[in-house]
Amino acid sequence: MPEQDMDDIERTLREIREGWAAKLPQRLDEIRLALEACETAAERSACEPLRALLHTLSGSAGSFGFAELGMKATGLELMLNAYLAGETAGFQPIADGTRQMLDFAMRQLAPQQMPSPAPPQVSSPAPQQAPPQADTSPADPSPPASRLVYLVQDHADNEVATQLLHFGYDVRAVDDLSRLQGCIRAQPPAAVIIDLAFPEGIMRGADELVRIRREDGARCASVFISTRSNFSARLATVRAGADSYFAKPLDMVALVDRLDAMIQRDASPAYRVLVVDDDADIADFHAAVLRAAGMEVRVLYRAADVLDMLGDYRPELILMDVYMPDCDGTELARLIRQDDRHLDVPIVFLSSESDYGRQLEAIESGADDFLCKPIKPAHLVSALSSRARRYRALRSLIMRDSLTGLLNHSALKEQLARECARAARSGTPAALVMLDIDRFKQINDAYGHPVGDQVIRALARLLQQRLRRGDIIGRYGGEEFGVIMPGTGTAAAQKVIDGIRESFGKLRHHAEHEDFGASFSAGVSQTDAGNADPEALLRRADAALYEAKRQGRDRVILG
Ligand SMILES: Nc1nc2c(ncn2[C@@H]2O[C@H](COP(=O)(O)OP(=O)(O)OP(=O)(O)O)[C@@H](O)[C@H]2O)c(=O)[nH]1
Repeated sequence: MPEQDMDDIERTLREIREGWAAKLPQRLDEIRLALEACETAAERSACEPLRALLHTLSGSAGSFGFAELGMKATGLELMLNAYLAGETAGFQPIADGTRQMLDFAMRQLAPQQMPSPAPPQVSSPAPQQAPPQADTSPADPSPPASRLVYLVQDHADNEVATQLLHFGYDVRAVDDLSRLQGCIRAQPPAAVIIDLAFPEGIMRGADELVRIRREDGARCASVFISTRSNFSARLATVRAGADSYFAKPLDMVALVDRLDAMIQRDASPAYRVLVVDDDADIADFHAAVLRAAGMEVRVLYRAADVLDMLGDYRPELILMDVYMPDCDGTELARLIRQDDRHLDVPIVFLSSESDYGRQLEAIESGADDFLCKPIKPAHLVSALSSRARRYRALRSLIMRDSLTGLLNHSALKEQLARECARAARSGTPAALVMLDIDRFKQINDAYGHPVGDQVIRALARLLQQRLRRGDIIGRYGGEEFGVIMPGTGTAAAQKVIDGIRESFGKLRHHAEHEDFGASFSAGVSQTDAGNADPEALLRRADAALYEAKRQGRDRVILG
């Protein structure tokens, strides 16, 4: 996370802390008044406000740096609970001895010195970490360009460069090995793709990278390519700090997969967390801590708003309080689990409840974990990010197609229904594109099924590279793909898909004895003001795709 953002978060945390401390005298006055009401009460229920106030204080004080106050409030709450539990045969006003104990404890609640608001140690969970930076030379510390790749070979290989360009990389050929160091110093790339053998020696590429690293003191993300694949050649590249090794002829899709992974162009988006807590101070505080760790957080102070929020926001974790005035946390967990769509989202309780039996009860209501307040920010972040990470991995297995990593048929249809509903609500259009690789049966028949699979993966990669982050891409079946483009009309969608069609036509695929090209056809439809029915949208895009095939293939037709 950039330093500027971190400063903002720390300022927010400090402000929340100071705001809470400023309200402390008022909270203590409320507790005193509630205690007085308790002392003269004729009904057990008259003690509930005191119990609620003590519970809130015991849950929040520790988080804001008043650990001792929090513990005293907890002690007082337990004392009151024990007193109320003992009064079974009709309520008696608080007896003298108990009152004195409560009075004594109340005096102990006097505000302490405000502790210095040390910023919490917040660690970033893995998916939000900044991509590793490539080298910067001592002479020129300009940052690496995110798509810049140096292709270092002693002979110009336009084919590899062209293929990489189609996959969205900015490729610069370096045909003289002695120029590589200067190029890296002038503009550090995202990665270097380098031949192992040069006229000067069969391991010269590896030797040169070692030399550059020794002189400039930093490592460059690198992929070696070579016609040789023996142990000593590969070992030389490992010693040169290579990230990967590809034997020629190059499998371009695998190379692009590896480049993407190396430079984290598809860095995972932030985990989406929903915080539900009626205590606004503590909810905002936890939200700020999680945001500082790079998570996306929404906060609800009222349990009643949860269902609306779940549909739209689709959190990957819900962090909730157990005791809330309008709805108990355990009730809320049961209510969320009633809906099949939310059966698997992790629910984590965060409460000052110290009774183990009641913690287990809360878990039985459908929650996954129970954390105790106050909790150190770093512990909160680590407990939640590991849960969210596992949830995301499991969801991915359920929703993604194993060959391409794109959404599978049912996940794509689910997204289509969601985007249609959103388009209808917002009045902005959404486009649907159905694409189908042309004469794919012939490709399979001529070159075999595994080569056909490579062609499918190449198109999947190209779509991922060229479409916007907010576009939704799925493998609808076999050699057919679906793309949902929110906020886009048919004309704009056609233009984008037509550009991808042209690039796809220029890709070369490797079979055992020859290279070959392929094409696809596509049909585009769009939601109308009064019609955002997903099935109708699919029918129109399918009809347009059929028309594209009928007109001779390798084209994009509007439905
Ligand atoms: N390699 C591979 N082939 C698949 C996969 N799924 C479906 N296929 C094949 O894709 C071919 C699709 O053929 P058709 O539906 O006849 O269409 P086409 O040959 O692409 O012809 P047009 O769509 O009319 O251009 C069939 O032979 C399927 O067996 C897959 O995952 N991998």
